[in-house]
Amino acid sequence: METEEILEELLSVEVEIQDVQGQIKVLLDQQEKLYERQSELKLILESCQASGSPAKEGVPTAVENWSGHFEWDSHADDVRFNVFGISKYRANQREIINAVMSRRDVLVIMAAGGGKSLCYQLPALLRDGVALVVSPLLSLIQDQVMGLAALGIPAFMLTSTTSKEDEKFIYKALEKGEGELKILYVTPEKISKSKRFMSKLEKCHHAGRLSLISVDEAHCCSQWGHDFRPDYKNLGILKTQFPSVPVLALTATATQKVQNDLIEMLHISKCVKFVSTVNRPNLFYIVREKSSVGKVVIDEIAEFIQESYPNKESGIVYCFSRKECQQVANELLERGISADYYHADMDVNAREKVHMRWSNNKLQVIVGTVAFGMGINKPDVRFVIHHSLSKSMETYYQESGRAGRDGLPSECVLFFRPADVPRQSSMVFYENAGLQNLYDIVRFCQSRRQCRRSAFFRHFAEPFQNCNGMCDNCAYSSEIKDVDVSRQAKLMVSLLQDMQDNDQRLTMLQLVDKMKVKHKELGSDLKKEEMEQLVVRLILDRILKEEFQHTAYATNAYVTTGPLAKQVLQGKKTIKLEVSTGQKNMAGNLKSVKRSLTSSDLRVKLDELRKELSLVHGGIFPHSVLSSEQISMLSSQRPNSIEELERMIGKLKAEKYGSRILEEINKYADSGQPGDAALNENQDCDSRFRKKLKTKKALVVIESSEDEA
Ligand SMILES: Nc1ncnc2c1ncn2[C@@H]1O[C@H](COP(=O)(O)OP(=O)(O)OP(=O)(O)O)[C@@H](O)[C@H]1O
Ligand SMILES: [Mg+2]
Repeated sequence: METEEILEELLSVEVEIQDVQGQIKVLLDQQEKLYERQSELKLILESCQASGSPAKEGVPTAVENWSGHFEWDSHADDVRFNVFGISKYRANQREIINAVMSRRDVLVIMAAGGGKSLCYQLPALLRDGVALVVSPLLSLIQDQVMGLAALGIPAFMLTSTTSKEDEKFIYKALEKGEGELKILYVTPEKISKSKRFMSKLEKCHHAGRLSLISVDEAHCCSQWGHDFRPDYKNLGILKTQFPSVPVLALTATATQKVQNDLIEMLHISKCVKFVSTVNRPNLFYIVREKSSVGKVVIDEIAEFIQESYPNKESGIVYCFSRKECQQVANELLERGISADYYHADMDVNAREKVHMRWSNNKLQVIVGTVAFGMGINKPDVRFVIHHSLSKSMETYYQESGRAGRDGLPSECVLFFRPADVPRQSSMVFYENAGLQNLYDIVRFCQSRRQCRRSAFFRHFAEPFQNCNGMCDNCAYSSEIKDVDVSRQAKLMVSLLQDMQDNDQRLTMLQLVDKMKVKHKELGSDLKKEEMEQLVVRLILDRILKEEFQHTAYATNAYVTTGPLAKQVLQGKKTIKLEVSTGQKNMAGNLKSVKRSLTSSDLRVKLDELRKELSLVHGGIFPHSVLSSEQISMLSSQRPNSIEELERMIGKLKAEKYGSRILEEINKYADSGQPGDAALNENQDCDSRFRKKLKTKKALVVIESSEDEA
């Protein structure tokens, strides 16, 4: 066989392998769906056998109707509103609470900020006895206990930081039922390592006082999950020791594999499963072109924050490296934004301090690496900016998902430039499917037409839902044209081929530099950025591929010819680039949306008031005093009596903070300031935001005419 022939066959085999891999993926997806259906059917069968009725297909709701009426309905409504200050349930909350109250084990998969905590905190108050909550992080536990204390709910934690006095109180409450203890938070280590604790818990159970067990962030059980914690593996003991106590496992993301794992590890094979959508309708997704000049990127980030969030609303900026984190934080600071950094190299105390300042609204922006992850409980994060791209769609979903946990409109902005791809790829190439995952998010970033949301639905294998104009590609009609770059692609491939023939390798940037020289000779008009885009496009299309080499200090990513290179060389493949004609000015467009959303003076006053009250009430979080949603409601409806206030924020908060809130509202009314008219028209901030975006074209016109004026 001639070398040429071998190469020819090798190419077609490689192409065939790619096709087979595609088919395997489809089959795996199909298998996943079948597994899901299998466990559903098993559950239906079990319930039917338990109730003695024949197994009828397609009638699970007849067996378990969790939205019906239950004896605790009115008590639950009373506690929800008057203690938690929550005016209505969000999707699935009521059903989950009903299942727990019916003493069933429950698995809850609900997006970040969906309101999972209420699903165990409310039943904990409705039931007699103590609810045990296992949570993986001290900071998460502290936040929760503090928030509950602010609501007057007797919640405690038993961790390494618990004082001897509190420990004594907790053990007494468990053993003898003395003292007020409704919710007890522990880390998983307590269950697996403290015999003393387990023996007290057993006593509590024997006396019939263990009301429920909740395992928060339950994906930590599974090695397939992203935050595996070895001690979570031992939590199955809870069901074994306390079989009659309902176990509630909660997590924000879990693939079918992780779900199956959790059910097995926690011994909750008969659990009722509630899976909510991954969609976060209040999040607006934007991908922005990232300048190759570092300072320009920071200028743009700073401008975005200052113009869109003049009232110092909280945000996060994610960076690729620790060094970059410090640099970006310092540069934002220089531009007048209160920002600080957070990464794994800092000692625990320093990190905790930054986190606390941010949680208390004393710091506007945290600039973090991925280390700033699980444990962020702040509900009113208005923006998450990615200074560099994440390593996968899953990571991006989680990181961006830290915005808007309170359900109010928030923005997720990702700054993308092709040159960031090799930085990430040289970190992830050795991970299982690392490159594939990275290229998925690169595809997401490169697309200028496809709905950003649809990429999430596809990734999480969920049916498509309407985006409602809540992403840049759906909201802004910018002119995009497909430019045929087959000629340039061919040139690029042959250039690389020549280099390889001479045993030389090029990084992406070197390749682009060399292309620039060639292009000049040919008179091609592709800009440097477009050339970088083309390299990435060709990598995604398998015409080029990345290769990696370790040096003593780093891993270098090189670009070489890929399995389909020949097709380009032979002119059998057309390559097109999506290029915007006429720069679409995102910041400008966003400004016009934001202008209608800027806070009224009363909102600002109430925001200041909640900060003040949070300090007076023992340094609790401002959002524990009043949520952003409650501030919106109060500033639009302006109650003027305690009774009216009670009807809006519940008895507990009205009693605790009512007089000060009314004082502030009256002061404001006396000053003759107008109300928040936009809000009066439509209190649903979220839908207002969407409406504005739907009328984007009109907005853009108004914006430009104002700018001209
Ligand atoms: N029905 C509701 N109406 C309004 N706000 C709610 C409701 N339920 C929960 N919230 C608020 O939403 C925010 C997020 O809730 P929670 O912390 O329970 O989310 P979560 O699902 O546990 O998210 P994560 O996965 O990020 O931990 C909190 O501020 C909470 O008070
Ligand atoms: Mg939670």
